[in-house]
Amino acid sequence: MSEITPIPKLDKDAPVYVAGHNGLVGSAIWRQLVDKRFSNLIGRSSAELDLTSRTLVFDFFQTYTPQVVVLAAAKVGGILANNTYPANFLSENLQIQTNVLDAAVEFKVPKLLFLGSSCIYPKYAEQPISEDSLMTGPLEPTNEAYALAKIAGIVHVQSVRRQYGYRWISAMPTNLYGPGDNFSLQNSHVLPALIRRYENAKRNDEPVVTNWGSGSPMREFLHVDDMANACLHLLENFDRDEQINVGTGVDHSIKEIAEMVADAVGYQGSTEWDTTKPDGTPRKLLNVKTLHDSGWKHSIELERGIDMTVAWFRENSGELRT
Ligand SMILES: NC(=O)C1=CN([C@@H]2O[C@H](COP(=O)(O)OP(=O)(O)OC[C@H]3O[C@@H](n4cnc5c(N)ncnc54)[C@H](OP(=O)(O)O)[C@@H]3O)[C@@H](O)[C@H]2O)C=CC1
Ligand SMILES: C[C@H]1O[C@H](OP(=O)(O)OP(=O)(O)OC[C@H]2O[C@@H](n3cnc4c(=O)[nH]c(N)nc43)[C@H](O)[C@@H]2O)[C@@H](O)[C@@H](O)C1=O
Repeated sequence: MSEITPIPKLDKDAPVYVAGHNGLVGSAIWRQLVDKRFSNLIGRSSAELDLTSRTLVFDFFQTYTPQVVVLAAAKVGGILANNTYPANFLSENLQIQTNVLDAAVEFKVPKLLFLGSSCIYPKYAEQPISEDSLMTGPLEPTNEAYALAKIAGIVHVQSVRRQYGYRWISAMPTNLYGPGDNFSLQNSHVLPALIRRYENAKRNDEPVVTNWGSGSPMREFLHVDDMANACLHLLENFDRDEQINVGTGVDHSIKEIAEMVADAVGYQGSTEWDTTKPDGTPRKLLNVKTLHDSGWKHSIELERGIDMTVAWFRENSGELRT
């Protein structure tokens, strides 16, 4: 494993392709690149460029020859979506990442960031989970298919580094939330689902809200603006074969999260738990020592991040992704 070494700053006039620039993470990265005055940003919606099409992806890379690629396009969803559509999560993610990484090799992209997820680690990994826990035990069944696609992505990036010497890297975010998230009640992650559910219950004077599972699982949350900031930091400050964890190092039970959201929206009713819905992994707190050692730490604490996201939801609830 190579050491963390200073690496060249990103060229602000070079073509930078953000795959998935309309999504939660991609849009946050795009906003920060615009703020930092990157002048040559390239983004395509899935309708404009379906990344599962190898031919379209190779044509796109040949035409635009990006010098930096951030791969934030993926099939993404919460616990129920992952558990219900595992074949889609495996197949679409393998296709998207294989096409983009292969095209990036073919057209000699020197710098690329691949995004995975904390669910790549074993279900019962020692907590907090360090990077070297990868592939040391069985995965959580509700997201095994998605996790295996992401693990293949990590190994793909490592293989390109070994075979071609490009300074590609992989980052593994914890659970993310923030503006532009998917607030679908069925397919989203827990935080956007809770914001929508408690806000609807408050608006409609409903006396009881019912959430999924037992409420006892522990989860760690990072605001997507912090995530985007970490991605840009890592592109300029991290250059190792091994994937790097991106999180806060702090977690809470889902029950605590539900109380925080209820408080943030001002809901006064009671909460029940539907234990026919899956809990998923009991805990997946990331060890963020490597990240902190690289010189980056989050700045948006969870209570403030939830308040910001509730405000965003209220302003944008007419135009939500579902
Ligand atoms: N959200 C989270 O809590 C976490 C996310 N991650 C990772 O971060 C990355 C980004 O996730 P996030 O932003 O939340 O996901 P989103 O669902 O918000 O965004 C994903 C984006 O991918 C694009 N996309 C999906 N399929 C295709 C396709 N076939 N062709 C082209 N584009 C496609 C979509 O484009 P369009 O909108 O144009 O359809 C969408 O904007 C993923 O790799 C995910 O695994 C990791 C850990 C946690
Ligand atoms: C980012 C991550 O996201 C997924 O894994 P997860 O962490 O289990 O994510 P989740 O946000 O969906 O659930 C967290 C917890 O919250 C509980 N919960 C309560 N009420 C609701 C609810 O209304 N919706 C949801 N989704 N969960 C709820 C739920 O039962 C669970 O105990 C995978 O896609 C995985 O692949 C991945 O990478």
